[in-house]
Amino acid sequence: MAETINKGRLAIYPGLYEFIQQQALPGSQVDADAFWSGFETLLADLIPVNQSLLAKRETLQAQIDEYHRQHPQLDPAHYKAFLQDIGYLQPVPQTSLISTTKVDAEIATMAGPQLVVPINNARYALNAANARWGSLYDAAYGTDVIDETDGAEKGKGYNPVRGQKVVAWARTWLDSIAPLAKSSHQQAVSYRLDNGSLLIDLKDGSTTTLQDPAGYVGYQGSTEQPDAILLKHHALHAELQFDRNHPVGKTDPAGIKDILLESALTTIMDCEDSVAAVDGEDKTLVYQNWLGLMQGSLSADLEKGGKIQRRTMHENRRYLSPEGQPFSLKGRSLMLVRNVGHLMTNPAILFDGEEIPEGIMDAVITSLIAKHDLLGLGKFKNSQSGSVYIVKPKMHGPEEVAFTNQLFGRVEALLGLAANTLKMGIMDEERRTSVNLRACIAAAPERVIFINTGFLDRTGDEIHTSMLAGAFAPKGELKTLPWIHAYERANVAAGLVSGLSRKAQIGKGMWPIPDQMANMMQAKLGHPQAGANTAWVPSPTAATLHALHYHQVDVFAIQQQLANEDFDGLDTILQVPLMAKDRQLSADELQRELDNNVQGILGYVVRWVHQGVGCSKVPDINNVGLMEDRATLRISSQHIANWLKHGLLDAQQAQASLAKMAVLVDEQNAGDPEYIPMAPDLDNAIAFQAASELIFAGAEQPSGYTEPVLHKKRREMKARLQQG
Ligand SMILES: CC(=O)SCCNC(=O)CCNC(=O)[C@H](O)C(C)(C)COP(=O)(O)OP(=O)(O)OC[C@H]1O[C@@H](n2cnc3c(N)ncnc32)[C@H](O)[C@@H]1OP(=O)(O)O
Ligand SMILES: O=CC(=O)O
Ligand SMILES: [Mg+2]
Repeated sequence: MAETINKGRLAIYPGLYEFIQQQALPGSQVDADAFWSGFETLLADLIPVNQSLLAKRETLQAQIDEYHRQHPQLDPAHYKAFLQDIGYLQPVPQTSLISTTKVDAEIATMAGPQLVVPINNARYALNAANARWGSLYDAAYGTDVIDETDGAEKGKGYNPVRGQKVVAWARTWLDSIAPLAKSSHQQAVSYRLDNGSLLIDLKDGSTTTLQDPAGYVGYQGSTEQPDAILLKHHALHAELQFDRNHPVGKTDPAGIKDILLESALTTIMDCEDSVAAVDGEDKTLVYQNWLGLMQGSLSADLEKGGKIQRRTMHENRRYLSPEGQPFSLKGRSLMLVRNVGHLMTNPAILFDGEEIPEGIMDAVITSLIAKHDLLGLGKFKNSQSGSVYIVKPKMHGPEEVAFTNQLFGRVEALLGLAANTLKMGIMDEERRTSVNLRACIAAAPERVIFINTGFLDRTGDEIHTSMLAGAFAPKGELKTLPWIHAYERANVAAGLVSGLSRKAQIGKGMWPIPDQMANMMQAKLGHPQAGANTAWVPSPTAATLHALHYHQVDVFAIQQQLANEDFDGLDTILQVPLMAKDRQLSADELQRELDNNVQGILGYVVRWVHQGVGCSKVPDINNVGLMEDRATLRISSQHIANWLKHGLLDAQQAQASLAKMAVLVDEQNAGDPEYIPMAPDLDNAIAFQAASELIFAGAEQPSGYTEPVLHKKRREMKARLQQG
């Protein structure tokens, strides 16, 4: 490590120190000396609390392990009583409602997609910030939402047959959100404005208007021949864009060239599951990008079609109201930042020579940076309400939420922010949080701006917590078993009974198959239908398509219907998804499951460890590209560890699979000039070692997390690369 900058008991990575001194502190109205000495005091007070919470996790896990050793047959009532006895299950608070204030509409009163993006990838992060608006035509044309039958193949150039299918599909959708008083948008030949009303001329020569005139809210250009018409439905906007000279517009009877949809209402700028940031250098990039986003100054140069383009954050969109008054709509997604959880430490800053908890560092530095937005120092305003939205992952139960609440209070005091400026998104992705969710919400009632479920980490923790209870069902089946449905439903019920509706988000998890948009359209409709006012998507295209679901479903009406549902689902959540006792998997099935998991692990880990890429699309055994991140890695590694533990697999088999799949993964990456292969010297390949450790020492990893091994091995790789 380069010579650190010493400040009291702190030793800071020089690049990070320089960034904070020269970019983050100036303008923030925080005195530099006060910042460093206050940071030191905060660490002195909170590091021991953080450590004791982690020790409690270990104690509880050891008690649960011992319980399973003593009780190979699970008696549900006895098991539940045991969890109560050890304090894993805590009492449910009576009538505790959140009282969070100053929450932006995108979170509180609107329903729409939430995009997640690795913050250290500026090109993607900018794309995500701009994904507030997305082209419906592009999203449909470029994905399997529109089938390729009857001459509608995607092909290389523009295929007018496919284009026609997209246009017809989009017109049908328009009929559903903005029906005409008579006939259909399919029959429209022109859209124009007259005396504050939208008129639509039809093919038969007649003129009609919208069934609900309130659906028309603005326009651009002239009233006779508008360039754009703005519609509003379920609080979401859609912009019809007209250009009769455009290749698409000139073939459209009404001259529509595209429909722009309000898509990613919110975006999570992720410092966690999708990011590889292991030291001062990496963390500095993370924080630099966050500052660039908060100041509106981030840019990235990229090459498209042989040309270099500069990507920056989009301006607001300007319109005239039906009465001709100018107004604008936000051009960018409302940004949240996901800090890391309580587990990891990072060498970017040392306290008395020891790495500080990375979650504390993230809270302090991302909040300092967000102060630039609060003070209006940037080109744009992120939060109109004066809040900073921090997503806190992987917390175990109410005490850990209370700790985050305490930490945020201390950060506010350090940075001179009003109490409760820092808001908290609670990720319901660890089992101890799910089974105590209402108590978790009650531990931070003035800060909570979301709870959400996610299949991924939650499944990893499910396996790890009950590692000794028996062999788990095959990975693909875990999401079909009762526990997960109860967990999902209980999350919504807990959110509603805690008063989140119209104050905060009740969210659903990630769609992890980025290229299967038709399947996503089927699956994710279930999210708003279940009462969720947001759900995660992996890309801007997915955001635009998922936005259609919030037009289809009136989430807030559903939340009202579900408001009095008394469902805790606890007994079902506690049903460990083990393989049925009489189930015999064939040797072939076992091998396939193993190979599939190993391929995913290696495909992800090799890019993480060798190249520092924290989120990748990795083909599974059927060649379907899956979004892989730390959480999916946690599932795969814990799953193999569980089957090894219970003798469904042996170490030799796992070794053989690793060796075979490493060669395959190298081949899959052959087209990437930056790729550093693992074969032939596998034992010397650091990524291969990491994957092996994640599997063979998987059962011993804290909560089954992947970060400790990933970070250690990435640092080793960086050192090797530096030595040349
Ligand atoms: C368990 C959890 O924590 S889930 C949350 C963590 N996961 C995530 O954040 C997933 C975010 N998504 C991603 O990182 C990516 O979509 C991946 C890795 C899954 C796939 O990436 P790629 O293979 O590069 O995707 P693909 O080639 O299909 O598309 C690339 C284009 O889409 C854009 N894109 C893809 N994902 C995103 C995103 N999340 N945000 C913004 N833009 C994106 C890229 O900017 C790029 O467009 P550009 O060339 O104009 O810059
Ligand atoms: O962070 C999300 C998850 O599913 O895990
Ligand atoms: Mg997660």
